[in-house]
Amino acid sequence: MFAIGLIKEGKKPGDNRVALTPSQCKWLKDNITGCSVKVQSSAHRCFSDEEYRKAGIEVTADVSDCDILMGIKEVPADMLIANRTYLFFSHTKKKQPYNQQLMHALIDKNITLIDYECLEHEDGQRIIGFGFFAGVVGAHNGVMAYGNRTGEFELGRVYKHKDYRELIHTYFGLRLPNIKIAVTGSGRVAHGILEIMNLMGVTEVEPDEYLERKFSYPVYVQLKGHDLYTHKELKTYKREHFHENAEEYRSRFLPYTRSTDILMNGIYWETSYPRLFEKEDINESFTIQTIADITDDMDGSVPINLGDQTIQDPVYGVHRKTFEKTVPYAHDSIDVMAVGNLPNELPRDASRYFGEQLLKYVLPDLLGNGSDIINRATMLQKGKLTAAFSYLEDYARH
Ligand SMILES: NC(=O)c1ccc[n+]([C@@H]2O[C@H](COP(=O)([O-])OP(=O)(O)OC[C@H]3O[C@@H](n4cnc5c(N)ncnc54)[C@H](O)[C@@H]3O)[C@@H](O)[C@H]2O)c1
Repeated sequence: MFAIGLIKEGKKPGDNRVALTPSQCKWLKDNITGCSVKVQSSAHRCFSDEEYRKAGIEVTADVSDCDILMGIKEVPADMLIANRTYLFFSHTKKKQPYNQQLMHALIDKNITLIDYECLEHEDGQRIIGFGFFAGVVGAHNGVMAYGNRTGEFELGRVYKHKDYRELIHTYFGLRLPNIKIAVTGSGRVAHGILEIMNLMGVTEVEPDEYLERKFSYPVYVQLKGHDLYTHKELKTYKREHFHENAEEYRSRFLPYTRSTDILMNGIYWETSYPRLFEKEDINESFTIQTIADITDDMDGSVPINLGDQTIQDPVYGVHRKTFEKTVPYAHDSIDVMAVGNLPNELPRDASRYFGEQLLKYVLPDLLGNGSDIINRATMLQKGKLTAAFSYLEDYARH
């Protein structure tokens, strides 16, 4: 007999996502023998207490009698219950200094910690990622910002809609001008961007056409690794080689800066990778007016990413000559949309996706005989670092 408890988020500002939706809780209860589910009452979750109650799930202030406790963000040390198994994003695997005390508390309280970020398939592919909805929200916000700048059309805010389904209804009748949109990347974020491009009726074209032609309708091009990078000497691109030796490559993006209106950036980037363009490339021929930097590394692949904005206020301007931050939509600026928690604008869909992955790949084994996926993501077993995480010993010691 196992009792699962969904905890109330304790970190401030609170995350409105949740690990399991009401119907997923019901599914667990009905389909896994001996499993019960309780939800700690919360006024800030994207699914209300009432929705859980309606699904037949107990909502209570106290979940301390549950064996397995699931949250989203870091659990404040004083809220941790000793001798339990916890699942949440601990943000400790890179020895993040701001969470060292949390690591100490987890150890002191004999906790078993399974970190969502470490749940991976055998080949290292992460099981739980919010990239798709980051792409969806980021693409919407990018087009919205372009509309605000030019006054040619108007799009509302994503978070004001109940969910994704309601959002896409607002695209019926939307007529975009003949803009050119460059989408970079090939992972989950890029897939979310492409979904919005297609729903907004933007036509996909090939890179050569995109660069050479004028169109009488809105178009986008998807630029993947080989379109974006080339070896400085060999003039080739090999994915594995690039990942290991990125400093030997240069960017091929420059021509696109001269025929793009909106850049939707969805690549994975590291400091050894070339940037898409450099600040010096921003001259009279640089046509990009709006950048939705969903990748969102400050001073990263987009050199004019000056840091994060918030969901409430997602866009700022960057002056084309001084590179200083300005108000959005100013005459001499390029607009940058940079927000680090984009999926929180669609928390119900992001949560449903999260729970689906947990139900498919994690929870049945966690409640049964365990699995390699779970073992690899277990950072602490009853307050002790597991072998795979022994590199955290100095960080964990106090
Ligand atoms: N702003 C936000 O709210 C938000 C939310 C989610 C993700 N992101 C960011 O967006 C970026 C893309 O995320 P994603 O979910 O699409 O990633 P993903 O793991 O789904 O895709 C990564 C893609 O990058 C490529 N890649 C290049 N170098 C790589 C390397 N060294 N290791 C692994 N893959 C490499 C892969 O081939 C793959 O196509 C990430 O930087 C992520 O942090 C931002």
